[in-house]
Amino acid sequence: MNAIAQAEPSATVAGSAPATPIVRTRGIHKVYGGTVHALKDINLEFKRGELTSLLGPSGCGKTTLLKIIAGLLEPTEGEVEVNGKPVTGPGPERAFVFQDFALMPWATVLRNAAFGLELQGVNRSEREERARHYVNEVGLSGFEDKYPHELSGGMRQRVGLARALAVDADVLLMDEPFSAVDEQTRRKFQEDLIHLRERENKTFILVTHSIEEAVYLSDRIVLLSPRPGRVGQVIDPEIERKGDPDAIRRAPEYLDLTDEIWRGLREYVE
Ligand SMILES: Nc1ncnc2c1ncn2[C@@H]1O[C@H](COP(=O)(O)OP(=O)(O)OP(=O)(O)O)[C@@H](O)[C@H]1O
Repeated sequence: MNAIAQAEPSATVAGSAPATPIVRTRGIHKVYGGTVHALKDINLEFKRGELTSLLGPSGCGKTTLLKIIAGLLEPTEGEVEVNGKPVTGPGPERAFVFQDFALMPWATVLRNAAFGLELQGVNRSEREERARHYVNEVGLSGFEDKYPHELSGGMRQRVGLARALAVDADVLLMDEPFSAVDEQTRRKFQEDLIHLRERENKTFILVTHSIEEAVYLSDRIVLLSPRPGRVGQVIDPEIERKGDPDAIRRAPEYLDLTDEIWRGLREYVE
């Protein structure tokens, strides 16, 4: 059974494992330019070590919420706390993986992966060692000296992820991390992300348009309503992910939940 909680977002969802919240949003509102009310009263808790997807119709404020959590954007009202401290801007405990990967075209994979550490002033040998470890971790071993133009979209995306992992942030914020790659790459990367998350014990918050992806990957799905984005539902998919990835996609609980979410979202697009 999947636990679906109706719009009591700060409440702990029934059936979820007890874990400490690492990120909290309290009463977040965002109004752009005094007129566009993008987010309304977002109260959420993100537990340490969990992967949460932000899902909802186009324009409901998913990216806005992610950027507010990242400290890249200020809320109009409300606040974000990370490890109990209010967020006033970007911080080392959060790493943002950009949709367009934000790689430097003139730098090698290794240097791109080490870039966050370079910004932090970590010395060259240490940052290269750490970057090498994460380039390997994301499956790019042997590509350290290549340049972004020599890589496929999926590989570039992995470099972006290696960069975020290398700074050893507690929270990885990913804006549609799989949107720019083909279906096969997307599936493979989703599988790899599940394994990576198990190994690294990081907290992932990702924005997605894909119901299937959210159900496949997430410990928790936050469904946002159309603008102004509010928390419509918090869903806790209880999917056993240890087995064959293709079997998971055929499992009745996976199919039932994707269908249930679609039925909920469908009214927004009709
Ligand atoms: N800088 C901005 N100035 C004015 N309005 C903005 C700005 N950024 C976003 N918006 C508006 O705020 C709303 C939420 O945008 P946001 O990009 O957060 O939504 P989203 O759910 O991520 O959308 P999508 O799924 O299409 O990527 C949209 O209506 C968008 O047009």
